[in-house]
Amino acid sequence: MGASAEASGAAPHWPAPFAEQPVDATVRVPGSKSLTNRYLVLAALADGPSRLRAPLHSRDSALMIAALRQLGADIREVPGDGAFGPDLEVTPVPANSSGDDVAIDCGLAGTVMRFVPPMAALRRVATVFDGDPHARERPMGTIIEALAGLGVTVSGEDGGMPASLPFRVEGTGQVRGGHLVIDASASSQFVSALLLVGARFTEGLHLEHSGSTVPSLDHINMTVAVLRGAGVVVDDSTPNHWIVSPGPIRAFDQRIEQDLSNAGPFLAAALAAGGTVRIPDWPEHTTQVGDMWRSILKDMGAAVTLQDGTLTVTGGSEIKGADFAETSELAPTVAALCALASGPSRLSGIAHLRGHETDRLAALVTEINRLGGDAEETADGLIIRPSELHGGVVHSYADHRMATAGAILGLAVRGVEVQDIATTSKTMPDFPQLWADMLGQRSSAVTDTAAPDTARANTAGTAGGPQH
Ligand SMILES: O=C(O)C1=C[C@@H](OP(=O)(O)O)[C@@H](O)[C@H](O)C1
Ligand SMILES: C=C(OP(=O)(O)O)C(=O)O
Repeated sequence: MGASAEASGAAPHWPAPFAEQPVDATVRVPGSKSLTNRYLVLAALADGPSRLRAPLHSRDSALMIAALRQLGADIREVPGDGAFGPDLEVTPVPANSSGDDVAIDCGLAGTVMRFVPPMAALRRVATVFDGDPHARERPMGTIIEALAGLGVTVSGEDGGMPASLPFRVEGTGQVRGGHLVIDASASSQFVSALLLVGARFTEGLHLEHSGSTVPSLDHINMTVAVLRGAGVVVDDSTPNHWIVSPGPIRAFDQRIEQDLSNAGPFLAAALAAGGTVRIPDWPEHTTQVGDMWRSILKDMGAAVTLQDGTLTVTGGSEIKGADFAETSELAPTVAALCALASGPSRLSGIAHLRGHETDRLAALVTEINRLGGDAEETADGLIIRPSELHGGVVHSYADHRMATAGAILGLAVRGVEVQDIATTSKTMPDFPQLWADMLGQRSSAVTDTAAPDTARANTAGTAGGPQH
């Protein structure tokens, strides 16, 4: 395994476990990245100390914590009851604060590179932002133009107006706010970033989107919900307009839901390997896009129930192809399942995935086809047709969701290796262990009957289905 990787000094490829038997597991996943980083931002802007219970501890949350500390927030780990690490206590950034110029590393975290620059404008010092090599490719122009529109000077390395990282924000201490028109068609995070800080602008913020569709609307709704939870008045009654009234952001004590998007690969295992996966503590009401798993996996042939707070997914006799619109950050996981399906699938409304951790549409087509699949890019998504898959190396492009997509494929196809599995640490550092634990949990009852093993034989030869 991974001989050439070892020779070059890179970490060896991760041999994706093949499911010799159906899975039968109860899985818990760490806290939501999107909720953790929103609550961290709000806590840093709030009117007193706040506490996050059972937050995510991963690269993206560590980058956010480091960024907020650079802005002057005091963030401490305190013992909590979460299974994945301590709670966090946050003392906010002092209002109108000054100090030395600071540099912030955004890594590859969209939430850090989009949410933190508008906060830096509220300090009376300069803040320089940069990130991983690919972070410089991610769309940032809208945030930079928005800051300029709000009267904040942003300059690139050559002193001119930049279109991407790296750049320098000259904090003005106060931002007047008011009506601001942006084009958020490349990322919902542009809207979320400005809404999160809008209550701290002197006149609040009337944000208007003008352009083609805003993607990932669920994530904007999440932002509006967390703001309202902290006492901020937000009017989102007119499509493409968000009005945030000026006022304090109330300090809070908040438990973070588990990451339902990251629950996806584990739930998908019930289809890829056959068998059953249960996730306890599935929220009854949530703003997380990952709640869509309930309908997505049903459409793909699984039996899905939510009872007494536990989501249970049982794979059917085949994985069905289907059409899915606007799957947002769930798309790589959905695409992996589509590559194992017995019929064709179309994913649409995800053109903006080209600006994610990598160009996800290109990456998914390349990696699925590398294993013998039949995937094709469209203007706004993917078409994936049935095809018999074989083993090979799935490249992860520093993208946690490409790495977990490789793991899903590996359950059903012998000889899959994932290059740079460690990149899952962006949002789920324990992924390899959690995956091994899930596969180690098979009960003898399920192993003995092994029904999906034989049932899947129908699809294996013709459709790239699980090759047991
Ligand atoms: O605000 C957020 O927490 C996120 C918004 C979405 O971004 P895009 O709108 O760029 O897809 C999503 O894909 C990302 O994983 C997290
Ligand atoms: C797009 C994603 O991340 P980011 O927050 O870096 O945009 C993602 O996690 O799928």
